[in-house]
Amino acid sequence: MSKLFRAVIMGPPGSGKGTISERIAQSFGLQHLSSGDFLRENIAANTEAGVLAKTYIEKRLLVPDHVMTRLLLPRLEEMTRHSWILDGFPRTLAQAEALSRACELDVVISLNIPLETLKERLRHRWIHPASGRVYNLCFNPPRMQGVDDISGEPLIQHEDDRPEALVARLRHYKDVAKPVIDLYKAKNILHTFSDTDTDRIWPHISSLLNTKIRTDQSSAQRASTN
Ligand SMILES: Nc1ccn([C@H]2C[C@H](O)[C@@H](COP(=O)(O)OP(=O)(O)OP(=O)(O)O)O2)c(=O)n1
Ligand SMILES: Nc1nc2c(ncn2[C@@H]2O[C@H](COP(=O)(O)OP(=O)(O)O)[C@@H](O)[C@H]2O)c(=O)[nH]1
Repeated sequence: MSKLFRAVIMGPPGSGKGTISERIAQSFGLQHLSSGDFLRENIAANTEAGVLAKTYIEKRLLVPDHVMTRLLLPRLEEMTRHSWILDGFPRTLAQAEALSRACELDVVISLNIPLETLKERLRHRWIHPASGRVYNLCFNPPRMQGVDDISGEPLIQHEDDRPEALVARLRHYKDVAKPVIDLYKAKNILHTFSDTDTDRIWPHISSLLNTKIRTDQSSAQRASTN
């Protein structure tokens, strides 16, 4: 069996983590694990962690590390047969350290997108809250304005996506992410991509993953034939 591949994608709100993770899932067969989706599922199912997480999200606070790790790590431990890309976790150094204890990452992708671009994207971001599906009126519009393509239900915009809220969110992201980025840099697994367009970043990410996944698979094959 080929070696399993573990990747993390990081970046500020609106940097394209969800969009790029979906492309990676489709092109490379990795499972896209979104911490936002896990949270929404747990909130909908009224699990203990979900009920707790909801109290923070409603106040627009980040969910504490122990709640996030309690929620995420068991799910990752179940994924013993799948390669995955994790989006939205870890956000803090404590989460990154907990993840390091649970598994070894192959690649961390960090997206570095100019503030003006983030503002513009989030102004046009519409989501389907039940599924977490994300649209953008310019980049990937829904077939019918204001309506989810699959369920036909209405789309909403996040209060947090207003340009005025973004500057504070971004400052917070930078403070919290810096030690996480430094940790992955020190481990030599960090790959940073800077551009204004997902379509220009994508070929670089695709060729990085092509190299990494192929190299890993051929060394796993060599190991199994030796
Ligand atoms: N490690 C994490 C991941 C998420 N959340 C919270 C922040 C959001 O309020 C909510 C939903 O997460 P999403 O990643 O879906 O949120 P967004 O789509 O808004 O993410 P981003 O801010 O990166 O665009 O969960 C958290 O506290 N800690
Ligand atoms: N205009 C434009 N919008 C993009 C691009 N890439 C992603 N988006 C949109 O920007 C918004 C933020 O992307 P998303 O993947 O949700 O980012 P995340 O918050 O990091 O997960 C969404 O509405 C996307 O559809 C791009 O290259 N150009």
